[in-house]
Amino acid sequence: MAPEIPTEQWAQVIEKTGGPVEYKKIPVQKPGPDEVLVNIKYSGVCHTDLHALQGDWPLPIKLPLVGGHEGAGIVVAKGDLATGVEIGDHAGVKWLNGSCLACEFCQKSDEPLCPKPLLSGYTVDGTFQQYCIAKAAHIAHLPKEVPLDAVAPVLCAGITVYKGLKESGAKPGQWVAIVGAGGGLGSLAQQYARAMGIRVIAIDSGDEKKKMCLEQQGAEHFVDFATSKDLVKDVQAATPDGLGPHAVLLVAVNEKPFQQAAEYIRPRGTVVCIGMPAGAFLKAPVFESVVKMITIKGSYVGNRQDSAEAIDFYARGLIKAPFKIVGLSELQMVYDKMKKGDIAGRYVLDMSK
Ligand SMILES: NC(=O)c1ccc[n+]([C@@H]2O[C@H](COP(=O)([O-])OP(=O)(O)OC[C@H]3O[C@@H](n4cnc5c(N)ncnc54)[C@H](O)[C@@H]3O)[C@@H](O)[C@H]2O)c1
Ligand SMILES: [Zn+2]
Ligand SMILES: [Zn+2]
Repeated sequence: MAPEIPTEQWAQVIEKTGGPVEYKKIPVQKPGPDEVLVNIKYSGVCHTDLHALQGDWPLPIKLPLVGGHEGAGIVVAKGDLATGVEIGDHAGVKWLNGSCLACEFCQKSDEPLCPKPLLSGYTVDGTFQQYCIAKAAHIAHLPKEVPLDAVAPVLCAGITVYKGLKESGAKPGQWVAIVGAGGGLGSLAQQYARAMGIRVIAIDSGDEKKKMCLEQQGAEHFVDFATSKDLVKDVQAATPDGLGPHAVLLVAVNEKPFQQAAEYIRPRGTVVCIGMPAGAFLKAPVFESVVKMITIKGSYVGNRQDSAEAIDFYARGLIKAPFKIVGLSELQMVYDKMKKGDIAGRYVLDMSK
């Protein structure tokens, strides 16, 4: 029997950039021919959602906008051309809501680079509503035994850091510095690194995040960026030969660490930029970059195969990251804490409250 779909639902809506978000009832949309309608049960809150609310990226948002792109739920309707998915399936709605599937990048499985992407919670309405539309080709397929609350942060943060670690080229036994380790992406990055056999130096600030990184997430060293007197030296000293980590994953929301990474990276090492602080620039000394033969690159979410792999790591019980559940109605409170850098791990919204 097909599930009953209401005509109205609760959502958090951005009417103008800068916010605040408005918790209100809006109509439930119908999926197009190649789309599905997912009854979102839980959605993670990513720092990207805060960038959208603040309008601080050089990419305009849809207005009014329903944010959110870490939504986990159940497929309740689908269009006639939506293949490979059935009503009742558990599914995730990711940042990449859809892509053209025909351009050079889509054909080479680099679909995040598609010039005509649909971005959940940015250029199309996202997961901070009870019923969300996504292209059938791009939804994440979730095994039914995976809990929908805990897997929600994997749908952006997990996929992104897993892809970033692959892009870093770090091998089992080598070291990665995770910069912004106490946040949503950073906490998952430590778990993926550990599952991949890569050793972790966590960089962030405060006792709560330090304890979480060292005692729960698997970091072997923690460097506090706010209290360290010489961060470059401290990071290098954390590796046994003092030559620094083989890779750096930058998931911080400030510009400064993007300028520092080239100084402590090991020769031949790779710096992977993932965080996107507003208006920030990369800067690296040319002399050291040359004589250390370092690589600096960007990494942007993941393709459908990366997504499936990241979810599979989670489904096999290899990934545990801290999250706190609050109601959808409390989203503004989450943003206020996020702005202050006060969140260790992730907040996940329960769509029923
Ligand atoms: N490239 C991608 O595909 C992609 C995907 C998702 C998110 N992002 C971006 O990644 C960033 C992080 O997202 P999040 O949800 O994890 O944010 P978050 O707010 O949960 O975590 C950010 C962390 O950075 C830390 N930090 C701030 N300044 C620092 C410094 N100088 N050194 C070290 N750590 C510092 C904060 O204390 C915080 O713990 C955002 O800019 C987001 O938009 C990028
Ligand atoms: Zn995200
Ligand atoms: Zn494309």
